[in-house]
Amino acid sequence: MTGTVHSATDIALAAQGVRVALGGRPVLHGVTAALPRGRWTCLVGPNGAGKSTLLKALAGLLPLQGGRVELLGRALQDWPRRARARTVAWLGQAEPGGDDLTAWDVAMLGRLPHQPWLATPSAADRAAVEQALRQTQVWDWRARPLAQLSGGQRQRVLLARLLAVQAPILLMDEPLAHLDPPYQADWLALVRALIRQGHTVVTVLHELNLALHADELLILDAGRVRHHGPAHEPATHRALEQVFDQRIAVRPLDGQTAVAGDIGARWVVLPKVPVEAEGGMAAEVARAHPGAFICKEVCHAHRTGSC
Ligand SMILES: Nc1ncnc2c1ncn2[C@@H]1O[C@H](COP(=O)(O)OP(=O)(O)OP(=O)(O)O)[C@@H](O)[C@H]1O
Repeated sequence: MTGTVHSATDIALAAQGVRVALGGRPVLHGVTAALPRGRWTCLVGPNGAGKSTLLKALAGLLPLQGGRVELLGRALQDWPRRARARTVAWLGQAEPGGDDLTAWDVAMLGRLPHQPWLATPSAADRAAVEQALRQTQVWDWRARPLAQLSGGQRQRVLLARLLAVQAPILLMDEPLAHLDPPYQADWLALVRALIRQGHTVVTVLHELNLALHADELLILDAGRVRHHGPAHEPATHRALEQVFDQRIAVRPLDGQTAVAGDIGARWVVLPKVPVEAEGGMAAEVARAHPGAFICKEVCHAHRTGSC
């Protein structure tokens, strides 16, 4: 594993030898990682690598079998619950429930850590909720129950709940679920804006072409950290290829970095390179983008040496 050097005060969240078991089976085998403040770190790796489990452990949502998690230099369990809830906002994967609540009410749940017990929402709470619903473009449906929203609309309401917390640290597990490409682009712009404002963002993303927009990648495999480094560094790209058994490739394309492989081609330009696309899309892509590298397994042009 390689690492980026930070001083302790730069660290938003730190895992030190974190071990977690689920259903009696060890899942995280002593994970150590320091996630810097004011940066976007993306957890990536193959299915079952332990990404969601680590994100939950960082959020204090799972009991640890060993090791510890520190939030801003202080052990997680030493934080008063409400102070912690104001500091770290959480968006889980495919969160169930809340179907009868309106979008407004769901977003208002994000304000609970700020509200005295049984208090009615303050003007500041209402302003934070309105801002969050507008940021995620669900303001017009604020009176609609969650059950009457599509998967993508619902996901944007949950994102609004996360933003309404106004926490300095935001953790998101698969935040792009159900979002169509324009809203994925909006989400990316939102994250970059949050980073510019000094927030820390930690995500789990399967879409590697979006993950490459992060500041840092924490690459997991089989419950262990395989690499931690800047998303733009070639060493990080090689580590990424390695954990996916070389079935993907990370290469420059049109002045950006793109992942090609049977997980899908560059998301902005290329929808998907069809298998056995003889004389078809793969070959056209290779001609149009000489810098493009299309996965060996899906690119006929590559196999025939014309890619
Ligand atoms: N409730 C559970 N009981 C037992 N094992 C579990 C449970 N939840 C997850 N696991 C196992 O823990 C491992 C890590 O799961 P986790 O969801 O953290 O992986 P992930 O990297 O997020 O995967 P994915 O990319 O598929 O979402 C997997 O092998 C999974 O089968």
